[in-house]
Amino acid sequence: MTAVSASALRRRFHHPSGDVEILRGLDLSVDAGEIVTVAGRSGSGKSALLALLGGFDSPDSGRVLLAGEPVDGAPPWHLCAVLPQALGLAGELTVAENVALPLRLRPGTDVVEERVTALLEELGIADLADRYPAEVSFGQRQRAALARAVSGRPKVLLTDEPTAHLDAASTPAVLRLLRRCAGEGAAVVIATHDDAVHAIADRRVRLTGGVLA
Ligand SMILES: Nc1ncnc2c1ncn2[C@@H]1O[C@H](COP(=O)(O)OP(=O)(O)OP(=O)(O)O)[C@@H](O)[C@H]1O
Repeated sequence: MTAVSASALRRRFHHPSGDVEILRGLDLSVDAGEIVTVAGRSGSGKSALLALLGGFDSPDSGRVLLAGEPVDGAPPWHLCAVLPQALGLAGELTVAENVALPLRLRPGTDVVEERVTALLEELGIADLADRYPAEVSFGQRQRAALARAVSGRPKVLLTDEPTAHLDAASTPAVLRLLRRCAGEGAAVVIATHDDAVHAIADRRVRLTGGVLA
């Protein structure tokens, strides 16, 4: 079943030196349970693509469907979770509270503590549960943000450089978790420069010249 369907996406950014069209009729289809990694030079538009898929930005033309629902410029939080490069953890919440947030926002979830604890343990940051984001390292924050992204079991998971700040010892747990999310049925799109991440993909694509190859 197709979970992510992007067709003919075009996105142009205005700069004082002249407009630049970053995406030029890009198509992407990702099945439920599939991991697709997106490679491409720095500045090729990987983050811009994820922003369009997640509804944080709107294309100039083309359209995005997530689980068959059109994404019209507003993030469809009931379907999709995002791990952006900036991480976006809430600074006034502890690590555990951040990870619990998607579950608390979904009425009827009754195993919040267990799910949060299990994710933090899996990612090796259980001892940081009660700290605030500003009190942990960037790599630890990145794992906390990943735990928050997956805690609500999204149908679509969009992650931007999920291993960028991790050491070699921390990376395997992140890769296992991403793989398990796909095993549980999520469509996972990962923008990355990391060969270890490309190695877990079902399919690798490259963003070049505004389209995927
Ligand atoms: N909101 C914006 N306004 C203007 N230009 C933008 C905006 N967002 C992105 N760009 C430009 O679009 C291009 C693509 O940026 P993007 O962040 O998507 O690249 P990337 O492939 O993710 O790069 P990296 O691998 O370095 O993270 C860049 O030239 C960037 O300057």
